[in-house]
Amino acid sequence: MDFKALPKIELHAHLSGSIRRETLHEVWVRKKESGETSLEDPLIEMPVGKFDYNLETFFPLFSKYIYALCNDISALTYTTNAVLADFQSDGVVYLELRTTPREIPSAKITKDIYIQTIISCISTFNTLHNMKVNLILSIDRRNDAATAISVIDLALKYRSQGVVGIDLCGDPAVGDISIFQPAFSKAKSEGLKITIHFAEAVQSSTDKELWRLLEYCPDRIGHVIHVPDKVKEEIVRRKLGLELCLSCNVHAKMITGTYGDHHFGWWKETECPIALSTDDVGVFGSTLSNEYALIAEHFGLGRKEICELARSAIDITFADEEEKRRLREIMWV
Ligand SMILES: CNc1ncnc2c1ncn2[C@@H]1O[C@H](COP(=O)(O)O)[C@@H](O)[C@H]1O
Repeated sequence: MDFKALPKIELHAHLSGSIRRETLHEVWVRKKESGETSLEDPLIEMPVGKFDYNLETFFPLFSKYIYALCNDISALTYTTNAVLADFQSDGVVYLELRTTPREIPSAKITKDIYIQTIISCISTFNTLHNMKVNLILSIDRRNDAATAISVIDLALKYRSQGVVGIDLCGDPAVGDISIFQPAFSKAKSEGLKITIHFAEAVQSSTDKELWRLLEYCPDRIGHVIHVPDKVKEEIVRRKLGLELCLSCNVHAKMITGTYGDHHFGWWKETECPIALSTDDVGVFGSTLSNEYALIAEHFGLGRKEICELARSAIDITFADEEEKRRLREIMWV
């Protein structure tokens, strides 16, 4: 089966984590030539073929390196356009990209300007290409309650320009998610869609945290790894949409074992729709077409089941009905 040609939906992709290291290298070369950076070459910092980032080494990669390189309008625009082009050339037909609003004082970039820059790339892309893109804004677990509310306000401000929902992400080892109740309550009452990183690591999988997150009424949940039985029952009862990321979980050793041991095998027997997703293709190196190939190989899925899996993401997109209709027409049966 040609997994690249298979029309696919990507619902869990972090913008900064989706930038290929070759793209980062191109940004670095330009900055190096103009004396704007003293950072190490991305191809040395993140050697080609190195994907074994774990949760301890993964998060600092952003705060200490990628953000320091993607720190002006030109780098943001260049890398965002490259990420969009990469997903399109992999056969993605609908993408929900997510990003954490970030201010960059050294370049006089406010969170507003950051979002406007990304939205401008997306809207130009949407007019020119078949792949349609919407944006999700992320709250980072390290944020305080006021920052979380400001993410909701930004999402509302830019809703008419393609912001469709809110995400909760960031290092699962840090933060107290109970402080985000007012933010999620506001998002919900304003009709924004909600997706949440859920039971991603043992530390973030206490009963207390998971039941609290379910109280925020997410429309989808991501990763869904260390889930106690009672919580699983509730997820299945709600038929929540699941964003499952195979290679990321294997490379980062977030699961025990390897591809065939992934919890995809358990969830696929439930009525929860699944959106197979890449998470951070720039870091973990596995494109969405490769994720489908891995699933087919390790779970013995044939063409019909793979097409059904790809289509099962349609109903859990945060897209409008017109876009869902388009997807039902173009996605393989
Ligand atoms: C293991 N998977 C993951 N779990 C939790 N959070 C993740 C993540 N992968 C990425 N991020 C979150 O996304 C940010 C980078 O993209 P943006 O700057 O927002 O575009 C990271 O800093 C982290 O907070």
